[in-house]
Amino acid sequence: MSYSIKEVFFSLQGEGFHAGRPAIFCRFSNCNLWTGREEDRAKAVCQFCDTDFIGTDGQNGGRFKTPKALVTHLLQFWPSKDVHPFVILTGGEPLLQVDSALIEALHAVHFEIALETNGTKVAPDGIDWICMSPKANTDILLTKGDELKLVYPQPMLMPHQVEHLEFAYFYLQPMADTNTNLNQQHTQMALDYCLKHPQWNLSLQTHKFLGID
Ligand SMILES: C[S@@+](CC[C@H](N)C(=O)[O-])C[C@H]1O[C@@H](n2cnc3c(N)ncnc32)[C@H](O)[C@@H]1O
Ligand SMILES: Nc1nc2[nH]cc(C(=O)O)c2c(=O)[nH]1
Ligand code: SF4
Ligand SMILES: [Mg+2]
Repeated sequence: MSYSIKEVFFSLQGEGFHAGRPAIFCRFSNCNLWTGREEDRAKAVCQFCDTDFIGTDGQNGGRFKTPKALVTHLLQFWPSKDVHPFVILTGGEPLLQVDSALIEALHAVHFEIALETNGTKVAPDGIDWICMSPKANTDILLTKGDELKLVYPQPMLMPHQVEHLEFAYFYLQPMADTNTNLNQQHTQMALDYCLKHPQWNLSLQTHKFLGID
């Protein structure tokens, strides 16, 4: 198995439970819910994606032939010898490529591993933190984990439809749009929902207003 990686960067987790925590981001190429091409967006299952995940041409991206080659590449972005490294596997959809061999190779050099996934694939064992972000009109196969982060509003996937799943924390993340008026409306709607339904917490995409990756 080789791995196609769009980009790798060191930043702060911007969203959800670990917001503010330094992490290496490993963005896998490709997704099963959108081709990533603008001309296909309107017919995609997931139409609101804010991410470029096509190809391997991003910062520090590339093709890695073995788990070890990818792990060695990732490790160079961690700035400390004293604090164990933290990686966020994202994409695109990382579970199209993440396998047990990669999880073992990451753990062998003491990585703590977090995952951002759309929940349409099952995850290999051993991932330390699973954040599942369900999408309307998909079959959710990954029904257990640490954090469920629902982009809101999705009229065809309301919070009550996923709030019974086995996750420790539930977040609503306002849907970001290129239209800033809509952004404000979505944030207000998510905030109102959390105040009425306190199982839900608000997740803001803090990296966007901090102006970091
Ligand atoms: C780009 S996705 C990659 C991981 C995986 N494919 C997924 O959807 O969870 C990373 C996170 O960004 C969220 N996201 C994508 N587009 C968004 C948008 N327009 N507004 C808010 N969150 C968004 C996703 O729901 C997910 O939680
Ligand atoms: N800072 C920062 N935090 C993030 N959390 C999830 C992200 C993602 O695209 O998966 C992301 C991202 O792209 N940047
Ligand atoms: S599932 Fe994730 S990566 Fe795929 S299009 Fe949707 S938000 Fe983007
Ligand atoms: Mg992002």
